[in-house]
Amino acid sequence: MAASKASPRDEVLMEGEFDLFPNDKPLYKVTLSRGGITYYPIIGSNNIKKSKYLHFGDIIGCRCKKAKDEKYQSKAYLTIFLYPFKKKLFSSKLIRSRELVTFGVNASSKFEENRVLVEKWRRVIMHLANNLSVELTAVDRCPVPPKKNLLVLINPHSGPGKAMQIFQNDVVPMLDEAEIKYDLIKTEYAGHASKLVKERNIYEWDGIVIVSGDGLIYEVLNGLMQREDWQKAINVPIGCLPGGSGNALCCSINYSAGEPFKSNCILHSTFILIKHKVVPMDLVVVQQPNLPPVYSFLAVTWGLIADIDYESEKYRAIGEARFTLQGLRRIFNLRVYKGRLSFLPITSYLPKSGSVTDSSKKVSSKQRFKRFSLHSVGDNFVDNSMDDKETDSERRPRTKSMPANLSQEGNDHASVLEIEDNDLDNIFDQDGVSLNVSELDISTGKQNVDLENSLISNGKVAHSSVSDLQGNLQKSDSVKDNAESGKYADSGFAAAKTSGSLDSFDFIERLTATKVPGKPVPSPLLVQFNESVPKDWVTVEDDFITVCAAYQTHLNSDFLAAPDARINDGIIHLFFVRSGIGKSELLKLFTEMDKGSHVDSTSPYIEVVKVLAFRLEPAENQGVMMVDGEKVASAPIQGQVLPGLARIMGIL
Ligand SMILES: Nc1ncnc2c1ncn2[C@@H]1O[C@H](COP(=O)(O)OP(=O)(O)OP(=O)(O)O)[C@@H](O)[C@H]1O
Repeated sequence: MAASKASPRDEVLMEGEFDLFPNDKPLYKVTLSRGGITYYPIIGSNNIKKSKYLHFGDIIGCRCKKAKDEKYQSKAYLTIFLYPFKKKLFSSKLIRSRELVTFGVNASSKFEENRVLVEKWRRVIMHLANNLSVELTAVDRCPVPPKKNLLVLINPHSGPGKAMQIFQNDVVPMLDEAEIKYDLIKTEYAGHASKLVKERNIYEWDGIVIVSGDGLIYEVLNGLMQREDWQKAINVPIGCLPGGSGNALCCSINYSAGEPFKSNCILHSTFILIKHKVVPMDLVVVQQPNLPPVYSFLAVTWGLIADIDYESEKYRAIGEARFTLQGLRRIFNLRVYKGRLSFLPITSYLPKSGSVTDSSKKVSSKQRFKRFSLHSVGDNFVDNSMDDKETDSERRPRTKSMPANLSQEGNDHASVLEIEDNDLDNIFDQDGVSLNVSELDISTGKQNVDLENSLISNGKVAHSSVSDLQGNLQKSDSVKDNAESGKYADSGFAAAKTSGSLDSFDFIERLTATKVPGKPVPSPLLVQFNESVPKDWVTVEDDFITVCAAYQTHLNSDFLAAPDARINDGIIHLFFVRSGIGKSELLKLFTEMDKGSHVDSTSPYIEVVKVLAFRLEPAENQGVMMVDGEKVASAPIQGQVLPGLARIMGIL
């Protein structure tokens, strides 16, 4: 075994001579390094040139198998499930697609010995595919990585009403391949998910996956923030799979991971979920007079953008086309809204047109940066310099800071055999996904016989008691240890604080200092509505077409609202359009929203500003106002960013 090479990534950890199912011959030389698996036929000339490579960044799981055919009873098989990028048919776009590679191992005449060898390969592959380190000296005793257990919440009525179908048909097979366990709950009414995460012991799970639109994500995040122990609860990672009509957070997460979101978004989002890292995500605390604060992850919108979102609700069944349809209608029937917009910019603000009450000049940009650095999240801040020059509006180009674990799409990845392995039986189910199943009334915690309302583990339903359920939810020791020793112990502020220059910003100090259980999140940048905004804010008083304060890149798959945004940049990307803009210019802007070109617009009516906090006061409370796609009162509204407070399952 194992001649070591220069780079630790290339160091050969394991090697063997296997055949490639379904053929017995030729034999292949197979080597495993930390980056991936290389194999080439042993016979023939130039055979190394025929070598193929399976990148661990593309591999989601593997299984040990046994042949059904008597003839091959001594042989053990290793099936690898991977999702490499490939060119889409008739297009230059790269999308992931499923492949299987199965090696046949016949090193011994005894099946048991071949099985032990295959099992060893499997454990090392699972480790490296999960981005865990493996030392050369530890290969022989590499354990099976701990299995993740997720809570999956599905809104069966979201978007075109196919969330359940999507999950069962497209997501479950991938989760099974990756040996990820889950408990599934279908929401029964609006507010159900919020109640659930407020009342249940959510720490049983490694994360909460939401199969729905942004509405259910909003419910879950706000439910977590309403818990007595919100500081801990908000650290539970949230994953999202697109079931709604807008799926803005899903698009933003995929975009930031460099994964497509228009072509087969479900597959790419599930891939992210399986390969995820836990990434801090900014929230914005949003206040309105006489109402409790809400926690927003996407955007506050007013005017045209909010109108389109709200008025197109009735067309949810047609998916995202609803936004285009309603958008065109509204542009030809334009409304103007008078209001006052105030904000705390991160750099000095110079208006393109109109007037401002510009007290911001009193605080230099240098001072402001000292108070709240753009690079506040340190390691989490993604470098803009691109390694991947491909310009595909669907995928943010890969950056230097993206993990080595992800494959470089577009490299000459092996065109591996595309075989279905119906001739093989899975073996070693004891290591596979547990098929424990139960029913439970999620509101009372009692056993329930109504399957519609049941909690289902890995898709199978059986009759069992609550204590069985608790047994089923038992995790591996390492996972339990994590939970008990503070896997969710502290909120995102601490993570943001230690990872960058936020230390210098007293706002963060005050936030962390006042995180007392049961106390609301402090919002030191905001003042009471009956007080004027602080002196270092800018105020614009005008007639507006729209105002949009976004903190994610996308507000739907065709609306790249804040192209510069990062999931945890600690910035609110404010964009507003003043009245006076021509319909043709507005139409151009609207049709190019998928490219995010509004941020480069030279139009004097279009403004883009990066801010930490804002206040919007609509005159006579006119116009629809939306928070994360949920309609709120048309009344004064203000918000400030809470950097990296929440956690998502993403890849940065
Ligand atoms: N079983 C249910 N019946 C009725 N409403 C529900 C149910 N479950 C959740 N809801 C509510 O439905 C609303 C819309 O859900 P969601 O946003 O997930 O889907 P959508 O509106 O179709 O998607 P998008 O936000 O992407 O347009 C949410 O506010 C949620 O509270």
